[in-house]
Amino acid sequence: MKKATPQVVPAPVIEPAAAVRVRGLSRRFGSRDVLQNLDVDIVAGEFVALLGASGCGKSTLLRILADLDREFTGAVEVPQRRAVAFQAPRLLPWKTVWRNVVLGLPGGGGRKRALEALEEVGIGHRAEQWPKVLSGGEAQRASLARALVREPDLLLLDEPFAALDALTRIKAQELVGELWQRHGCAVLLVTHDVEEAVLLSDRVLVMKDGIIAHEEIIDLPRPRDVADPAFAKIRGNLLDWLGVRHGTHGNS
Ligand SMILES: Nc1ncnc2c1ncn2[C@@H]1O[C@H](COP(=O)(O)OP(=O)(O)OP(=O)(O)O)[C@@H](O)[C@H]1O
Repeated sequence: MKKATPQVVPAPVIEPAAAVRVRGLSRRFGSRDVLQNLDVDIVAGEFVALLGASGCGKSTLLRILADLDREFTGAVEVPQRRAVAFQAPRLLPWKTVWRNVVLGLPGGGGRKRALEALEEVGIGHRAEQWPKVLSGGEAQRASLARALVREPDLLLLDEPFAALDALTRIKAQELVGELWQRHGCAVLLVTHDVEEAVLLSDRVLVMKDGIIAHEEIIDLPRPRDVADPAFAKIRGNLLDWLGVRHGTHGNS
């Protein structure tokens, strides 16, 4: 029998695993449609930033993904393991830092696990202290540690750096970038800061009129350089989408 000629068979196109799949999502408050038939996908391990004018519905979307709001219509698929960190660290003042980190953890979290997470975010030495002695940056790190011990497949961050001073903010941004690379979870970062979005993410979404009006793939090598002309071009484009004219302070 004739021997079959070996053939190179093209591999089927493998769709990357989805971490978030949202279809036709709508949310109304009173007579106002904040989300209007919105679709969004996030791939496993992807870092996505969400920009948009104040009040456009970014936090509303994030809260729905976090299962903190169920008054919506549409289809929302998210991984079981997810964690949220907000602008305010939301630590319970009557529990020590490490107890805050493992609070509500399914299966009862241990001190060792909390310590590891606190070490990872650089505040292991604060484990036994009360939240009130932490600086703003430290409290935010504790909040990140609390999210990380949950080993999330999806990390939802709602303006986690907004209340920090400029230097602390840069360090916290670097930390989030490192944690993301180490843990490999998908991240959705709600932010007002276009530069932060371009520095950290694989893709930036711009929300407008209740939908994702624009998406920008950030195909720049990491670590990113704000002085890179390609960075500046993407930043300018996003500012245009946000209605902030390039090089001016006026609104278009
Ligand atoms: N629980 C609620 N009850 C009534 N209205 C709400 C509620 N939550 C949000 N809204 C309204 O929905 C709209 C979107 O709010 P949301 O907080 O999602 O916006 P945002 O884009 O995150 O804003 P910001 O950037 O200022 O944080 C706003 O007009 C807000 O007033």
